Amino acid sequence: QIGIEVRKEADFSTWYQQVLTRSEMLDYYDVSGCYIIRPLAYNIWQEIQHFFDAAIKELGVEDTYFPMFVSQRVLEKEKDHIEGFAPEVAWVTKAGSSDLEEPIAIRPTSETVMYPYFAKWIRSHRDLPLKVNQWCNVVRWEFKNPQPFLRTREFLWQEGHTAHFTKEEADTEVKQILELYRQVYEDLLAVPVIKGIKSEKEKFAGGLYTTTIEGFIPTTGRGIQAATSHCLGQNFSKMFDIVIEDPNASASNTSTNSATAGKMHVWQNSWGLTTRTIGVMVMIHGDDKGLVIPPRVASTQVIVIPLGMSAKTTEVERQEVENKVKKVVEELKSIGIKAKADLRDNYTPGYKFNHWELRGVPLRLEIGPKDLAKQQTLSVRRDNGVKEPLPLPDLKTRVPEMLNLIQKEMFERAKKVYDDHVKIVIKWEDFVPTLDNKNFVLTPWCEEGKCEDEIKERSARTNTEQEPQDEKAPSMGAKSLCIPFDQPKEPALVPGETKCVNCGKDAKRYGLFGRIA
Ligand SMILES: O=C1CCCN[C@@H]1CCCn1cnc2cc(F)c(Cl)cc2c1=O
Ligand SMILES: [Mg+2]
Repeated sequence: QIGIEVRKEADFSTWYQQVLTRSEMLDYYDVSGCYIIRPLAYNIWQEIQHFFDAAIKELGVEDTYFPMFVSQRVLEKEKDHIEGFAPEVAWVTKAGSSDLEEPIAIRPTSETVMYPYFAKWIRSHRDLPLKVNQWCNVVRWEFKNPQPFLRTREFLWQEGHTAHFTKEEADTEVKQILELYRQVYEDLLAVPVIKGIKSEKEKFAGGLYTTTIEGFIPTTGRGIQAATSHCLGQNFSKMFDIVIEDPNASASNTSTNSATAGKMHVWQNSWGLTTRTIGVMVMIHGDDKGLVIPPRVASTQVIVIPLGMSAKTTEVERQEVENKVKKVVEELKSIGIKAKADLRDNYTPGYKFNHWELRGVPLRLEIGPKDLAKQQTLSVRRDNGVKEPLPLPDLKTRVPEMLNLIQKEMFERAKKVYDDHVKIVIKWEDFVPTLDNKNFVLTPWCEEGKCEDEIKERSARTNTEQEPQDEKAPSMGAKSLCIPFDQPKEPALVPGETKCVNCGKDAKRYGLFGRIA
């Protein structure tokens, strides 16, 4: 195993591939677009599951499991639902050498799998709210070039599907889940995100509205959709006839159609978070030495390494150091810290430093004969390289403090970078140059679809002053990422006065625009 051979800023895609494979997070697989998630990365997914599962259980969500196969008849029940997605559906057409009667799709998402059964199970408002979640894999045979964790043909996710008696209850849950997604990114992965609502064009077409958290990759200045929480309205309950007796309907219900007299369609949500989380964390925190894993999701939080031995070191001294290393590890484990010792006698300390830095271990403790004499250990932070001697008797307090500080400062640094790259733009002439400088644009916007298309088209050209126009590969246009819930106070957007940056119509709100990964 060797270190990373390219600089992150110089060759991002090679850097990303080498960091993932050489840290042993992932390996490539012989089916294009599929990857092997190895223990170091899978542990991060498990930490996310652990956190998110406890939180949704608090909200009364129950885990369930539906089959991964969807019959063609069921999947294509609603032509408009899948028409845009059809090319990416994977089908099973044979078993052994015999053709299947009817092709069976592998789930790309589970609305059409679940909702016929919601219709069967939900009869009365007493059956509401129904709140189920499943942790599973889904398959989408995308043709855009795959990227480990970020765009893969199979990925792991959780998909939540809920049914409610009122829209208000559904709206509340959409926000609760989005807040949990923010916590997964910001509190567990130390990755800052912006919460907002998707434009009409960018939302999940099958739903009523889509709320989202948007990430920012500083190295490329690109945006990345981090997770989504949709209110489906009554679209799917009308599609799948998920109705209840409306307890508020009076006998004098004027509805002529007895079949639906006093019946009402339930209000639904669906929400998803995927293994893309892991890729975003690597991209934000990784450096030229490899991974940097936030302590809250690190399978090894502290690595303790003996050093300072030489030919002159007596066997007694060597044993003393080794025993102290083991004792420190036991002491840290006794307070719940995931500590390990690297006592391999066939590697030098320097080799070991590189080995664990590549794997992103947040904190290293070095212990040698001199440290023993001074009853101390030298701590080295992976995120900023700061070295600080710690008195051995104080480890039980100082190490947890350091891990919390690392977690906090990793987030704060990333948040500052993100905030520094969101630029308020009022005049169109500043729009493309701001994008070309690897920023997001936050700008007064009319929120109309036609305008959104124009902005994408107009911002697809790089501004020639900066770089010679390369006709072959003009940079892609800006997409509307979201309309942030937190709207800028300054410069105030005055309804009826402030104009849309692109089309000059009255701006409604500030929109966040960016090129996407
Ligand atoms: O994003 C989420 C969160 C978790 C549950 N689902 C929603 C909506 C998913 C949209 N979507 C996304 N991709 C799809 C791909 C497909 F091939 C087909 Cl048939 C449908 C879809 C599709 O509906
Ligand atoms: Mg897609």
